[in-house]
Amino acid sequence: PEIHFGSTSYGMHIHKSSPNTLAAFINICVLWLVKVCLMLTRTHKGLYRSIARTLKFFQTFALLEVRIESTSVIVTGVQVCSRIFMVWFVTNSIRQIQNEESVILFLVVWTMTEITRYSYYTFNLLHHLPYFIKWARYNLFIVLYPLGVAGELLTIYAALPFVRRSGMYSMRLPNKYNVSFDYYYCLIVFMLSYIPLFPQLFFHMLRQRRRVLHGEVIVEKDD
Ligand SMILES: CCCCCCCCCCCCC[C@@H](O)CC(=O)SCCNC(=O)CCNC(=O)[C@H](O)C(C)(C)COP(=O)(O)OP(=O)(O)OC[C@H]1O[C@@H](n2cnc3c(N)ncnc32)[C@H](O)[C@@H]1OP(=O)(O)O
Repeated sequence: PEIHFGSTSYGMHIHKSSPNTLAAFINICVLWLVKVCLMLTRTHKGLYRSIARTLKFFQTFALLEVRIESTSVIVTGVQVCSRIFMVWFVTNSIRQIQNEESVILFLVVWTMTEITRYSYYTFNLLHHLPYFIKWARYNLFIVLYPLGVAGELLTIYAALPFVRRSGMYSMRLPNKYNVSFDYYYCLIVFMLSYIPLFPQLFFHMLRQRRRVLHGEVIVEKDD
């Protein structure tokens, strides 16, 4: 049912904002779980396994956000694909690195970011956006983005010896496809791709920041 206050229909806005509200709420629960586990166990060992299912669900379904009407399909696509790669092809596939401190680092940073981001979307849709949420959305990334990248790169670096030793996801010649693939070097290429791609994401957020906080008119290159 749509609730009408004057000419404004809140029903549609509540309907559209509810997935964001749910996403923000679940991320808050994940962050709370991380905090409680750290307090009770005084260690982060096993923490990844306790939130792995929620993490995989959330990061995979973020693909639904790579929409044509997004500010920049390429930026959103790179952001979502990199996290899906991290979740499924690094932390989920290589159990030996799941208790690395770098995993907890990027998990906490991702979760803090998603709480801010989905809260921003929710209140933005309801046309009642508190300034502190807008400020957090377009300022926290200045610190969280580098921290998250550090956590991701340190995790991949920690995984390299295990990948080298196990030869996982790799194909050696000769084989019936006559194709060779080495996952070890694939991870190294993935790490190197941060050099050209991360600045694109970071500067995109800085442009968004100027647009939202300072009213600058920004036209994205791939629009
Ligand atoms: C398979 C291998 C791939 C190889 C890739 C290799 C990649 C290597 C480099 C990648 C480095 C990534 C590192 C990264 O993972 C580290 C971290 O994330 S650490 C944590 C800090 N991160 C952040 O703060 C970034 C968070 N992410 C974002 O903000 C977005 O994903 C981003 C696309 C980056 C930017 O968002 P932007 O606002 O520009 O676009 P949006 O799509 O969010 O919004 C555009 C407009 O649409 C509205 N919108 C979007 N989604 C929703 C929604 N769910 N509900 C309602 N409205 C939505 C949004 O409000 C915007 O509207 P408006 O313009 O009016 O504000």
